Amino acid sequence: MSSITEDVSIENLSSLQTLPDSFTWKHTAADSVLPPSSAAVKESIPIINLSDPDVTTLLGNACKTWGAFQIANHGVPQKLLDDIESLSKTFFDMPSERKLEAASSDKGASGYGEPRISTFFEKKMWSEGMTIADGSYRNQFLKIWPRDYTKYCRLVEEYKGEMEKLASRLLSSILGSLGVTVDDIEWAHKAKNSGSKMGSSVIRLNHYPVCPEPERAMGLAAHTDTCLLTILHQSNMGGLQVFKKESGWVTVEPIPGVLVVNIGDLFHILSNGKFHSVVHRAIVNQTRSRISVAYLWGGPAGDVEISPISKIAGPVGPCLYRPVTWSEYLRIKFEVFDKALDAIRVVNPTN
Ligand SMILES: O=C(O)CCC(=O)C(=O)O
Ligand SMILES: [Fe+2]
Repeated sequence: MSSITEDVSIENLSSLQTLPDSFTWKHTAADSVLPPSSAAVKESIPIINLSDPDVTTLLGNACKTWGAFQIANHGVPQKLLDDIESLSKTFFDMPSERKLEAASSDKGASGYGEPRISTFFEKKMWSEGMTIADGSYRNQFLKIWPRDYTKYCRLVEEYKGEMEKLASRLLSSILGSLGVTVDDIEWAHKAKNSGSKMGSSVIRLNHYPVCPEPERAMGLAAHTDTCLLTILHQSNMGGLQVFKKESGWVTVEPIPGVLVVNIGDLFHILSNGKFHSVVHRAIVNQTRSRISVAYLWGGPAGDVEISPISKIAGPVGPCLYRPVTWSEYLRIKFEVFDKALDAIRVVNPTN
């Protein structure tokens, strides 16, 4: 293994002509990009028109079957989606030194860097990202964009506002499919009544540069999102794949103006496992770079305990997950990663 390969860092990926060893993944058959040949029809996650009179049922079915879906007629202005995408492009097109001025001090905090999940994988991922998790992104924007700072901060805040509105609307409808409401979740009910935010939200700008050997690389490795739900805007370049037990990896083809929604671990817990947080990943390609903007929503702050909604779990069966605070769950997730839900599962539920 040459030492050159080990020096490669993510801010320089675009300039590489060959795939360094540290970025070369050993894909196994189970990990195949292609669905099994027996799959006669090309599957895809449901596309749901939010104005459909049956929207609640459609959302419920999609959450049960896939843990992911696409939404049309969502009400987020196209200009806002275009603007956040071009902010992302402007950022990732900057020279490495400038991007590094916005480097995050800590994994998970605001700033530029590798995906947070990278610590769980031996090989490096072919992507770079900018996390907007708390107010400190403003200082980073000020450093890199002294002239456009106000414009870009305003854009981020507007994006957050629109996404939060949409996420709340989705939450209500999806809960409706289970016969419950936001008021059945104590902490969400309190937040709603006091007019305060439901909890944390994080925006992650992802960039997947053109890759010399995409079939041996990985843009973002398989994971579930650690939140209630994620709303993802992907540029017109595909790369997102969701995992379905019966089918394997299924590509989510981008449709202009349509957003992708993923069910996260927190929704999995609240629904007592009726909805599954979807395993997904991003692959890369040889011809065009790709941008995605993920809005990860939910997770109450403080000492609030999260547990399955009693109306869902109670009457029909035992609670499958023990109560856990958001900070405890995050700690568990970043210790045991894909075993986090198992770690809080009640092994022998006694009703
Ligand atoms: O880029 C994508 O399509 C997926 C991004 C993602 O899964 C994430 O940011 O958590
Ligand atoms: Fe994700």
